[in-house]
Amino acid sequence: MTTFGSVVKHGRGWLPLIGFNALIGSGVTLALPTILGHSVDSIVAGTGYTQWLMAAAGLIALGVVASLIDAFAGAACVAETTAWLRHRLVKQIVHGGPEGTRGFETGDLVTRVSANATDAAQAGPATVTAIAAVAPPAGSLVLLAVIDPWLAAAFFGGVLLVIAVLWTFARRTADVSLAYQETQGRIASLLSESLTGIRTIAAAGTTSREERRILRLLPELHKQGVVTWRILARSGAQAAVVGPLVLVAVLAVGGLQLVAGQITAGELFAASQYAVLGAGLGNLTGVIGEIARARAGVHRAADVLSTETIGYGTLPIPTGPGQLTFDSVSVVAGGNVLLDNVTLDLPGGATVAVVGPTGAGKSIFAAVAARLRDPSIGQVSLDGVPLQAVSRRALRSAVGCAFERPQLVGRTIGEAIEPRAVSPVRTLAAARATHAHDFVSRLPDGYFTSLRKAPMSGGERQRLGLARAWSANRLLVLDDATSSLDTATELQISRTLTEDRHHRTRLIITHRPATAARADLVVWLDHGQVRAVAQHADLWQNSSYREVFG
Ligand SMILES: Nc1ncnc2c1ncn2[C@@H]1O[C@H](COP(=O)(O)OP(=O)(O)OP(=O)(O)O)[C@@H](O)[C@H]1O
Repeated sequence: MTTFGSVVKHGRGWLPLIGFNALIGSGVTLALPTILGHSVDSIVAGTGYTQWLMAAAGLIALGVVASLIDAFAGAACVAETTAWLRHRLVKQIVHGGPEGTRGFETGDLVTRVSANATDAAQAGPATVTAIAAVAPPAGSLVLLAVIDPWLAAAFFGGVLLVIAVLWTFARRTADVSLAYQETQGRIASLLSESLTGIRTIAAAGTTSREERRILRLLPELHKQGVVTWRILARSGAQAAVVGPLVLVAVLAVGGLQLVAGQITAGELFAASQYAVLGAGLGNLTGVIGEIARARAGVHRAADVLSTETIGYGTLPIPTGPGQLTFDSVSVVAGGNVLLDNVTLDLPGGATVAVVGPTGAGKSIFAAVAARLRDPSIGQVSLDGVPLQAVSRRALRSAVGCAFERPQLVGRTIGEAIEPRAVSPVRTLAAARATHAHDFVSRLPDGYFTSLRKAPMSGGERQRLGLARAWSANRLLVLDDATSSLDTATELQISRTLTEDRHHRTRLIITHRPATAARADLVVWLDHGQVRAVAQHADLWQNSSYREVFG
């Protein structure tokens, strides 16, 4: 579990250095009044004071060096912790598969991984700095008690008031920091949503409305920013009033004790300096604000890190024809039954078309067959092995998926087809089989053309998506993956699929009757249930089946 404590703990390599230097700084701050007090007494007594002034100069130099090392170690700790947190977040998001972070908007996720991770990484240095900042006032209390117990009592009373101010500040600022980060995430989500649909927005001529929609949360962000500054200003003002009170109380008591002959003038001077340190606690608002932002960042990272990831087994898939078995499979999401008790045994090596009206559950069926998501109940097996028991490597080399709108990944066209670039021969074979080779070879750099710079139609993208899935040797799942192809190309690919020499099972989600007609078997889905499993020609006798194709 990711908590504030675990993020602090991660920076433990740097924290001792930060703490040590902060303590040196505190020690210098504590020692300086005493040294200066002695200088005053020496000057008043007319004795040698040079050594005291030299000691003061040495202490100041030590304080400067300590603060430089502290700044360097703090920055290094934040950078390292941010990188660690980002690695974990990205791993979780990617390993969660399509279902893992479904509840998060894309822009919000990006904000959590980018800006909020840096906020969270301040946890360690800010905590150590806060603890170290408490040391001088605590030391002041002890040293004042050594000079005179009444001075310590006056100091303690004043410091309690400063602590009350800081406590209220910490409580108020925590909520508003989280709200601020959440609003930032929502603005980023609206922007990423618009980028996804930018073509539709341009076509509909709603760009101004879209601009307003994205920025409509800005006033909220502004309000949260203003609240933050107000809390900071109010607490700062309170601390500014309460802080000098500590000094006044200590000076008043110290004056009385000096008159009573209980303390010396030098001791009164030192006491006044210690009182200033107590009043200085009020300056902690900055570091408390950092802790509040870090807490909010950790909270938002923990939300992501607590999502589910797909676990894999260790088994290989034994040699077999690609027999796919659904055993009482149900998928329930958001209180809806998306697949309802599906039991099927699809013969290995067959071409199986999955048909049904819109929303029938075809894509859910495909996702479960390819283990892009797990069933809520029941299990899916390939050649007798439950998919959940199979290792990731075995599963992904046995099962390939292609989608209606493939997201191509990689630097070049070649990498988009075969990410590991194991064999150019295999890349070429996949591209030829899916009719991608023709248009790829027309590109200026062929398979080495940058993916970002290659202009592609929907059908060309689909061909690359198909080519990427092609190398799977046991099961090929095509979810509407040829819907943008012209009829002639679709027919050619369909033939290749049917005549495929690999003896793998092909599961083709389709809305086209011609594709269903060419399949060995059709699974007819309706409302998440299997309505029939038969050949297209037989099902065609049923008018409800014909209606599926309009
Ligand atoms: N994660 C989810 N949570 C809740 N409902 C979901 C989820 N995923 C899909 N659904 C719903 O499940 C139903 C089946 O979706 P699915 O995408 O499988 O339909 P489909 O048969 O492929 O439709 P189409 O032919 O239009 O692509 C739909 O009503 C969809 O809204």
